[in-house]
Amino acid sequence: MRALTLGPEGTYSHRATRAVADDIDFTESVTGIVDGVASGEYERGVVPIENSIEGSVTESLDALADRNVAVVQEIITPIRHALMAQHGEFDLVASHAQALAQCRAYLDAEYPNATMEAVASTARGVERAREDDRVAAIGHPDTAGDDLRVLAEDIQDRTSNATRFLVLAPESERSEAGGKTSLVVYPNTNYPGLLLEMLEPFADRDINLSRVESRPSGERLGDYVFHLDFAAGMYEERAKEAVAELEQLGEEGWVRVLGSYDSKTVLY
Ligand SMILES: O=C(O)C(=O)C[C@]1(C(=O)O)C=C[C@@H](O)C=C1
Repeated sequence: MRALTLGPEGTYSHRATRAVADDIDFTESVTGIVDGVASGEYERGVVPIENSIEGSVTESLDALADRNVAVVQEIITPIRHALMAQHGEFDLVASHAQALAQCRAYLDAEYPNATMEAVASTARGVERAREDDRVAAIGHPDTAGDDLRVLAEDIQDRTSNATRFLVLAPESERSEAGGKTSLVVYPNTNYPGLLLEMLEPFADRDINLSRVESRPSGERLGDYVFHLDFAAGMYEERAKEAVAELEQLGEEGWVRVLGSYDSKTVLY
């Protein structure tokens, strides 16, 4: 199975991808991963979607809203960050923006004068630290190798730090099987009670919504695309009915079912 994920080698996305593929290529853009699958070049793509401390990976949500791919699995993995550098004297900390944010309290307390630099991935930050002895990186401790010292481990602001990744496949592999389903909804209208009407089809059928996220549509201010996840598979009659009701609401817009899938927790 040939898969594309966020690189270079050693990212948390890479670790999650190892659970579904052994032939793994890298790109430094999440949108590029979705494109790689939508174009048919890759059989699988793995993108980070949400973190328990810092919330949505908005670039992933936006890329899923306007490209045709299927979600075929969810991977949840604990995230335990280490601070790595050539030595303890550094001026700058380089990492993925999500990782920097997940360690904000630690960095403020321990390194209040250090500059933060957001780079494309945690592994890219590690490469920066390897090249420059004034730079420290935040990432998985295994990426330190022989050149960097692990100065501190478990520096995330909460012990229960976890990230959710989605495994993407070409649209033709969209499945109705699984305990969870993801949808993207663009109502293209706005009136009092619209959000309530969007959620009622699920409440009426006892379907638990596990996530509701709004993202700007980009069309006009105050206009949104909604990402909904619910705990039922599209093979279930109640899920089919709820989605059909939702489709009627948004006659001016659209509803895209990304697929039903199961969840896997990966420890490393
Ligand atoms: O930079 C990486 O290592 C990634 O795989 C990206 C990413 C993210 O986008 O959330 C994945 C997991 C962690 O939450 C930190 C960064």
